[in-house]
Amino acid sequence: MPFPIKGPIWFMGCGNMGGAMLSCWLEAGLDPARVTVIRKSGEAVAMGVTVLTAPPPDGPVPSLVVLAVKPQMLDLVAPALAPMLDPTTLLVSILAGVETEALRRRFPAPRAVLRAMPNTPIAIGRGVVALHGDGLDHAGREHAEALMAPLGTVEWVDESLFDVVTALAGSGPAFLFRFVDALAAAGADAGLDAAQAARLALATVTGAGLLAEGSTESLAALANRVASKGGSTRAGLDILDEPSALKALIRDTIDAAILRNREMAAAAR
Ligand SMILES: NC(=O)C1=CN([C@@H]2O[C@H](COP(=O)(O)OP(=O)(O)OC[C@H]3O[C@@H](n4cnc5c(N)ncnc54)[C@H](O)[C@@H]3O)[C@@H](O)[C@H]2O)C=CC1
Ligand SMILES: O=C(O)[C@@H]1CCC=N1
Repeated sequence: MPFPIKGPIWFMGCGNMGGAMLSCWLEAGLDPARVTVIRKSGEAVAMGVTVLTAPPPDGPVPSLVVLAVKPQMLDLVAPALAPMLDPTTLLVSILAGVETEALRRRFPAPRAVLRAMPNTPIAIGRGVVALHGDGLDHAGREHAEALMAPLGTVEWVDESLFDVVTALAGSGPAFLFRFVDALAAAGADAGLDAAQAARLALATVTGAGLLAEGSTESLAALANRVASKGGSTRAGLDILDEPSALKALIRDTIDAAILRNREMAAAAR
């Protein structure tokens, strides 16, 4: 399928997340000659992609701009970038917390603004991308979905819930990596070789995730298939299922991330 947006594409910032989006799109057939990355370091990104340290002073207006700097950098980059855009530019922001209204105030020209919240597994096309569009008609929404499709699962989310989806899916991989580490550490503490415990913990989480993805059964039913009555899994689940245990811990974790997203939103207002 041809890349859904024609014309020049700019990335403002291209670190962990911008870089992952760009490589996904290049793999999906985006011509690198259409891409300009603007990044402070000026470091090369991928063969054929132009890298600059400031927006190009002349030339065609970009059709698509991906804002991929840290939210705290927004006011450093916006003044030089905003005058280069026009109503036809689609502005995509992956900045955690920063709301559409805050973007519109700094970038008045584009008709359409798309907030996107990806997560790091987009690097292998198995990420999650939450979307909220402003100024997009039906065709614009279809274009946005097609643009993000190579990255993984794409879902529209009301902007009022963006901080929540950012905590759940955007930050989620980090929380899961900690869980896998904890599983491995517990195995090592109980006597397994640490490297072996790490391998087995990761393989267990990967396999369980794939099993759940391919199953029509609920997660509770899948857990019950593991836990024989009176067996060892049930003894472990009894610990996790304590009201003050896993659910409370995860709720506190998600709440802390939501709060920080809200603080970043307030700072950008
Ligand atoms: N890392 C993640 O898992 C996710 C990150 N995000 C969002 O993505 C954005 C970027 O995060 P990361 O890629 O993790 O950060 P990063 O630090 O890896 O990348 C930031 C990029 O901004 C560039 N930059 C910094 N100052 C600049 C300036 N003055 N002018 C031009 N470029 C400049 C850096 O050179 C770098 O390429 C953040 O707003 C974050 O909220 C969203 C979802 C997930
Ligand atoms: O930690 C952050 O601020 C961003 C938001 C989601 C993942 N990383």
